[in-house]
Amino acid sequence: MSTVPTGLNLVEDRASAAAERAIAEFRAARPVVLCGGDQALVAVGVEGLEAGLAERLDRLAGDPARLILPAARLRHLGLDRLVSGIVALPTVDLGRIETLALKVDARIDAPVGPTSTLDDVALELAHLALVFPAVVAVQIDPALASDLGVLVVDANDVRSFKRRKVDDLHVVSRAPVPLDGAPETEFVIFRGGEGLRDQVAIIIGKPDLSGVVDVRLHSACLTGDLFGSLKCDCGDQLRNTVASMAKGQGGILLYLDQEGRGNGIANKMKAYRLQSQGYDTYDADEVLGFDLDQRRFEFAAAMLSQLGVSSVRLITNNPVKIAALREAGLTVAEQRVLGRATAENVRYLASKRDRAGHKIDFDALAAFAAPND
Ligand SMILES: Nc1nc2c(ncn2[C@@H]2O[C@H](COP(=O)(O)OP(=O)(O)OP(=O)(O)O)[C@@H](O)[C@H]2O)c(=O)[nH]1
Ligand SMILES: [Zn+2]
Repeated sequence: MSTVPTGLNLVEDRASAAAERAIAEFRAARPVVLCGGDQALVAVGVEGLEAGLAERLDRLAGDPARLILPAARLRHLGLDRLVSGIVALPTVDLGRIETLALKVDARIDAPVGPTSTLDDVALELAHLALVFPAVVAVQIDPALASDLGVLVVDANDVRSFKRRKVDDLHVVSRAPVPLDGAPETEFVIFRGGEGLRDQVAIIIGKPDLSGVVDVRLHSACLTGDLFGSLKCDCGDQLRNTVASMAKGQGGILLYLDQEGRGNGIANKMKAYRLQSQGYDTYDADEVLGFDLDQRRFEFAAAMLSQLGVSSVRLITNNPVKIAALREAGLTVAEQRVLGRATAENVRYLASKRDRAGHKIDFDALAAFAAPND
């Protein structure tokens, strides 16, 4: 039988491994213990909280448990607030938690305190795990952390996770995939970056990578890209971009795992449900506790750099994408993207223009839809 040398650890990047395990636990609705300094916090997403766990957390709580809520949710509850906060939970009362975290017509019912670093890391974990952004937490004696049967993780490993993922980004495979209307296309698959899956660069035609390359950063939209949802313009933008790159000098489309502006498909559907009750796209997200846009694009810039691109003509109406690539050191010229205006998406497009500064030109959209009129 072989023996294990003292100190041998088969996982090289222990910090990333710890964060990825914590993300998996949170997604599976199980609590984790976050440790930092001389503090420890048991944290669980509100979606994962059922009566049995609530009762066990109650038995654990020396200090009162707390509900950690993001700034957007606190604003919806009636506070003028730009940072996250905590509400004390004298008992882990599922009804009250559901009201404060999820109900549309709820109002704040108790004082809101400042979050600790560990509280903010717990919210970051919910964000990374693409679960609902509200967390129930109980402060515990760090000496007890390993006795609870849950994963114990260093909060710093979670906090630095996104940065490390960008540094880790690497190509795992690539192959030609001829597309309808763009027969000379190659898919290049990257692992790392944001999101929970792989990121995809689609190289259309043979762009001159040493010159100015036509590039689109396209955030995943299952409903629009694949099923032609009328609620947004994503599917049309995707296909129009591929077609125009194939007809022109070629280009690169980055298909990014950022469904629902980075909130995940489940939270996007919660937002769509609110939109069907009258909220616009940003207000619906705010009711749920999300700020205007959760996406970051540093890893998209890193993908382009790894492909050898340093100068782009960025096909977008979104000023944040332009700023992010410039910030990352790329030279960026701008090109507007056209989708399709429908009765169902016109409010969505107007909100993007009026509230997030997207450069959407309705006259150009109309002319594009009916070129012969
Ligand atoms: N949260 C939320 N996400 C939405 C909604 N409608 C569409 N999305 C998501 O919004 C994102 C749109 O991404 P992009 O196509 O890259 O577009 P953009 O940021 O609007 O910028 P452009 O480059 O100008 O198209 C996708 O991730 C969609 O899934 C919505 O109502 N709520
Ligand atoms: Zn869409």
